[in-house]
Parts: sequence; structure tokens; C-alpha cells
Amino acid sequence: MVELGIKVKDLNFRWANGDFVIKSCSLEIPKGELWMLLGTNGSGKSTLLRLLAGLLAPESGYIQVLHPVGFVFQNPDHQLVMPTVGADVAFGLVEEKLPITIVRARVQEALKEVNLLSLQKRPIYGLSGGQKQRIAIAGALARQCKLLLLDEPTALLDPDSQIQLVKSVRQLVDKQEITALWVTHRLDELDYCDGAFLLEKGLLVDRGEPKRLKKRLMRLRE
Ligand SMILES: Nc1ncnc2c1ncn2[C@@H]1O[C@H](COP(=O)(O)OP(=O)(O)OP(=O)(O)O)[C@@H](O)[C@H]1O
Repeated sequence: MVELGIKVKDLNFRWANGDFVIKSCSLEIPKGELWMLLGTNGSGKSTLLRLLAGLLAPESGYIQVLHPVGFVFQNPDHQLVMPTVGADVAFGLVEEKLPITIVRARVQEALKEVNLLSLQKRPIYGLSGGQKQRIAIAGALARQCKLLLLDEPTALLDPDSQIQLVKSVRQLVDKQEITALWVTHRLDELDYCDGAFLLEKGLLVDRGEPKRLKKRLMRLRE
């Protein structure tokens, strides 16, 4: 039997007094795979990610995900809270009250994984958007996350940094057997994933082979 990183069954969610924004959603992602979540603005992608992360509670349905969960937001400035790179990556570990020797080792290892070890002592202020996103990912790696949820992590990046980021997440997924779900509007990113979902008005209307979904969406956008 395939081991799963995410299993969701008949999930329903609505905001207080509102209509359902996630409707009878069922999906599975095998452990160690990178899947993408597509859909027009307001279709419910961020809401679904927040439900998976446990940041929102569903009205009904079943969610099973691997832990710990790492979350990467569209705008890293909403996520990075400490003044320097090293302190930010260490933040979650200090919260867990881990011994300082372990914190140091995990921070170094995580920064090495995202190619930012040389910036460990640098202030976050002044770094590029792509570097900041990699710091957010390093924070999740330092916490030894098994599931990575990324909400349009490349939305604010230029095309070069965009492709660099998706390639590095692809490599991390392969190397560390992390499961990842990546929300995007950018169809070129589909070249790096194992599968994709299409959400429309809270309903999963398509799923599967990224090449096929890419063609379908390219036709829709013509
Ligand atoms: N805090 C909130 N309270 C009430 N309604 C909300 C809240 N956040 C989002 N919504 C509504 O929920 C629906 C789904 O929003 P969501 O942000 O999940 O969509 P999305 O697919 O991520 O959109 P985008 O691509 O623009 O980020 C939208 O109608 C949105 O207006």
C-alpha cells in the first residue's frame, strides 16, 4: 500500500455565516511527492492549505497529514520574525526548548540545504525575495517538517528566482522524502511536480498528470 503524506476525505468548510468555500473535497498525496494546487482567484486554495495545516477547523470531513507541518506564505515578510537569518531559522526550535547545541546544528544543516549558510549572521532586512523564501523553508527544515505547504511562494519573485525556488524545493522533496503541496498560478512551475489539482469554487474539478493539466489551463487562458 502507498504511504500517504496527505489524506483528505469529504472536507467541507465555510466562513461564519457564509457559503461553503471548500465542498466535499477528497484528495490524497503519496509521501515524498510534490503536488501543485491551481485555481482562479477566490477558488479556495489558501483556505484548503490552512485547513491542512490545522490553522482552520473544517465544518466536517477527515484530514490526515504527516507532522510536523511547515508553512511558507506568499509574502515572507509576514513570516520572518527575527532580525537575523540564523535567529529566524532557530526561532521554532527555541520555542520547542531544544538544547542550544541541537539548535545550532539544525540551523546550520537547514541553511546548508537551501544554500544560505554564508548568510547566517546577516540581517533579514535587505535580502532578496527569493532568499527570504529560502529562509522560511530553512525554518521548516530545521523543525524537521515532513509536510511542506507553500501558498504561492513565488508570487512576488522574478522569473529567475521563481524557477530557482521551485527547483530547490523539488530537490528537497526528493532528497528528504518530504511531501509538499504548492499553490500557484504560474503554469511553468507544473514542470517540476508529480501531480496537480484544479480547484474551482471550492470543488476539486480535475487532478492528475501535470502535463495534461498544464495544457488544459493554457487552453483556458488563451
Ligand atoms: N478571513 C476570511 N473571512 C471570510 N471570507 C474569507 C476569508 N478569507 C478568504 N475568504 C473568502 O474565501 C474564499 C476563498 O478564498 P481563498 O483565499 O482560499 O482563495 P484562493 O483560491 O487562495 O485565492 P487567491 O488565488 O486570490 O489567493 C473567497 O471567496 C474569499 O473571499
